[in-house]
Amino acid sequence: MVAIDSTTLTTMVENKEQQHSTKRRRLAWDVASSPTEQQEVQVRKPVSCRHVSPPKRDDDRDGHYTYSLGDNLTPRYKILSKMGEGTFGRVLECWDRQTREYVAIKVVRSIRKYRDAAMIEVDVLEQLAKNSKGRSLCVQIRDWFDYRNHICIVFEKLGPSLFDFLKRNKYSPFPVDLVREIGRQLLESVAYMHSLRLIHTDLKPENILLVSSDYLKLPGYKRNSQGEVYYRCLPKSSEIKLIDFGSTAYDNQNHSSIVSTRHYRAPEVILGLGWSYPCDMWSVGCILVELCSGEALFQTHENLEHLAMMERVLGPLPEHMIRKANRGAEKYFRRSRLNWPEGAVSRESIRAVRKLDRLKNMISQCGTVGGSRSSLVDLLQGLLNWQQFLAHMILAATADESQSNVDDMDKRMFTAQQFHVPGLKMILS
Ligand SMILES: Nc1ncnc2c1ncn2[C@@H]1O[C@H](COP(=O)(O)OP(=O)(O)OP(=O)(O)O)[C@@H](O)[C@H]1O
Repeated sequence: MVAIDSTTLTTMVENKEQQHSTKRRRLAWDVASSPTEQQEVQVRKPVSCRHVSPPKRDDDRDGHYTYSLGDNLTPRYKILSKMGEGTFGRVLECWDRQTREYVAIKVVRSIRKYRDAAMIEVDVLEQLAKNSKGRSLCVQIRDWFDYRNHICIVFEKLGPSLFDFLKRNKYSPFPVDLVREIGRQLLESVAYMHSLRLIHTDLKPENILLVSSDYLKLPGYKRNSQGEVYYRCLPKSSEIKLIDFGSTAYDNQNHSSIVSTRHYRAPEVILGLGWSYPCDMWSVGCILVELCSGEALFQTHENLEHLAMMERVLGPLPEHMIRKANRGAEKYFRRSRLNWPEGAVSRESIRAVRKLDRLKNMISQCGTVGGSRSSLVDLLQGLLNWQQFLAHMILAATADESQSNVDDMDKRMFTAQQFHVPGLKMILS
């Protein structure tokens, strides 16, 4: 396992926010036009003889690989289109001449920290594949190689992300039955990762892909100003898979202080309490609310406002969490309560917080009825639960007597047996 220090990981998370080992043998396909390159290419003659690599071009200033559509990426793959871009690199749709199928190749930026993170991703992907017994809710890795100083990870090709789908639909909500189906798979995939002691840490609609791109076009209720009916699209299949394991962490490894993309970040991360598996559950809660409403639950870029939004939706932060806040987060509190609205940076910020409603009311407005509403609210309240983190700490401390970060008062207030996600059973059944 390639170890990335926690400062580097924190910087990578911060970079993302601005935008919205075992050493492995590396397959050097086309490194710096060296004699080795010629030998490598010749070894793979069956696909290489006609499909030569383009002349080597400079990377762009962010270290992204420069390509033209139709280029070969090694003699084996032909570049067809760009499917996406993230902090780590670009994802290209390619034709695999050897297996005769379309694949998605993540071409990672030629910058050391991203190359290192990509190797962690490869390790995680291989572990996920090894343990999945064929059926996986996580994207499958087909291969990886090092090409002109870019780590390239070859994946099965999937459909659009849930974020792309929402965006294309002008952010209209998904039907609750579809949210339920997606929620079930999401929880199953996260449970699978956790069973391998892996924490995804970057769950968000951009990192959940529909397996198929097929969709149905249905007339919506709304009309535009010309009286024309808006059409809304629905995925034909609800099947999803998780992607982007570049920030995945092992439970027992040193954790960077900041993880997750802002909107999906758990309170314990903001408060500097340390984090573990529950940070994924929190993100799942935020995602499911977003799918029900069409909009990100906590649309913020700032810690105090974020905490104020959480309190507005979920009720006051428990005192024991406030007490444990780290140095950096102490400034958000006055006399053991959130310094809000006094500490707000603007009137707009106060308005943005006030616009939010209690979780239960938000879900009622999402077209849910009767039993399905109350079980969805139960589930979401279990996922977006201040106490999840504490419950995890108590369980960990119970397993390890030497751990002293949970005091007796916490234990009295909250026993592990009390912790449950009532709706989880319903959604998984
Ligand atoms: N297997 C795949 N099939 C289809 N599209 C994909 C696939 N993998 C990734 N993509 C597309 O590429 C985008 C970027 O992928 P990914 O999240 O892995 O990159 P990243 O650089 O790690 O992103 P981030 O900045 O979120 O860490 C995705 O949001 C998705 O649109």
